[in-house]
Amino acid sequence: MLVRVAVGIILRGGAVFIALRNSNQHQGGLWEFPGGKCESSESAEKALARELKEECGIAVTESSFYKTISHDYGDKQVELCFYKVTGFDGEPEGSEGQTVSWVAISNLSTYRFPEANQQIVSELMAAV
Ligand SMILES: Nc1nc2c([nH]c(=O)n2[C@@H]2O[C@H](COP(=O)(O)OP(=O)(O)OP(=O)(O)O)[C@@H](O)[C@H]2O)c(=O)[nH]1
Ligand SMILES: [Mg+2]
Repeated sequence: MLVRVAVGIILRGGAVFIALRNSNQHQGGLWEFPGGKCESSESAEKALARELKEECGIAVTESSFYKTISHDYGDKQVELCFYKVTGFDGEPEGSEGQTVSWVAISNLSTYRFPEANQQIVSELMAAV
């Protein structure tokens, strides 16, 4: 099963907004950058805006494509389209009851992320 996912790296002043995946979800108990699956024939950009509205309550006003990471978890193959989100209306929150946090990019390595995110975490930290 291959799933296309739009993911937002929500940035503000040296910090990034992350969320804890529910224990009953795929890769549960690990932190994530908010986002979700693209619907069939939906562009990744549209999916990003929709998912960040649903999950965090923000309206994206400025974003740029960062990169795509493909990863095989064995039970699931994902194609993650990462966007840096640098402008948004509203204050990000956990709209679906998920635990969320603004964390300094320099501290990002102290949070456990899914395997597919490791490269992104390293790159963000190296750029600080
Ligand atoms: N949102 C998000 N998903 C990630 C990240 N890294 C990563 O491997 N994934 C994987 O991407 C897949 C889809 O993401 P998702 O579970 O957020 O999808 P969704 O919001 O549509 O959820 P739903 O199935 O509850 O409707 C999951 O298998 C998840 O494990 C990440 O940083 N953010
Ligand atoms: Mg999601």
